[in-house]
Amino acid sequence: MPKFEFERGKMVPVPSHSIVPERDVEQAPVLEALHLGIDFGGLKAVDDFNLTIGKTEIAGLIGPNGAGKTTVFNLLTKVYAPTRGTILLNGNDTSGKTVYQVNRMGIARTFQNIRLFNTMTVEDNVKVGLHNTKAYSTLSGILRTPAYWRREAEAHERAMELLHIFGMEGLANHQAGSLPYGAQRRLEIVRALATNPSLLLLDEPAAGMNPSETAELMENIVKIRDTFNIAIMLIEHDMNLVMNICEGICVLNFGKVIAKGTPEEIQSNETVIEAYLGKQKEA
Ligand SMILES: Nc1ncnc2c1ncn2[C@@H]1O[C@H](COP(=O)(O)OP(=O)(O)OP(=O)(O)O)[C@@H](O)[C@H]1O
Repeated sequence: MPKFEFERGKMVPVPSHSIVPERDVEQAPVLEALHLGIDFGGLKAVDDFNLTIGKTEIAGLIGPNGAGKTTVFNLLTKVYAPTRGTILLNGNDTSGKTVYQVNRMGIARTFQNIRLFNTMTVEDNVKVGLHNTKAYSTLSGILRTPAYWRREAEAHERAMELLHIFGMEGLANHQAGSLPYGAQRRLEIVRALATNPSLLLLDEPAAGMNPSETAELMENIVKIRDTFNIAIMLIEHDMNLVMNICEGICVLNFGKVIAKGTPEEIQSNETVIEAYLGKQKEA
């Protein structure tokens, strides 16, 4: 039986290069990037980027330094407005949306360089994410009404549940900036999850982690997908992590997709080996 997937809301046969996992193909994808591109002056930093991500897929975006990976994340999250192309999130066009609006539509991210509120507590960092999902009346906050305290109690409970994913609830009152590096990375993921995304983007989540932290992170990424039933797309230079947990991998080089496929397909793809893995072997 031919596989089917959605394109602009219509069922179409899955092209042979599709990497959406079997279990997701009959559900509308979480993300469709269609002919996406951005120019910086004369530089086509990303060009004709097409990608479909399944509802519960763990996808990898890899490529050599400067290939355009973070720029793709910046396009998906509306840090940059695309020069060309369309992004559909859960079938909804995100054209003209702001960073905040697209977050409320279901996309959350972490950054290559950790961006926590260092002087705030761990719990308050998570609450910043939670508050993104709720409309708070400034007046009820100022007047400290019963409704305000009820929402605060709910936020505390939810923050603790989320911190529990990484066993971090005991650190709730610590200052975020005082945490060890690995814990700060984990906290950034928790804060992103607090915004209740359907697609979580992780920009080099294993950067700076030691091998045992990376192994634990790999387990936790899969656990997050399974617990929240969401899609996760990650940029990562740690090939062991990518090849072990990503179901579909997209490879960029000089702003263009040079390959898409399963980890097995990517590892044996000559163009990828030449452009990326080959270079790594030489290094
Ligand atoms: N705001 C910008 N203005 C001008 N050029 C930019 C801007 N952002 C990115 N670029 C350029 O676009 C290209 C892609 O950069 P990007 O950071 O997306 O690559 P990357 O694949 O994430 O690299 P790395 O693995 O090193 O993080 C690079 O040539 C970069 O210099």
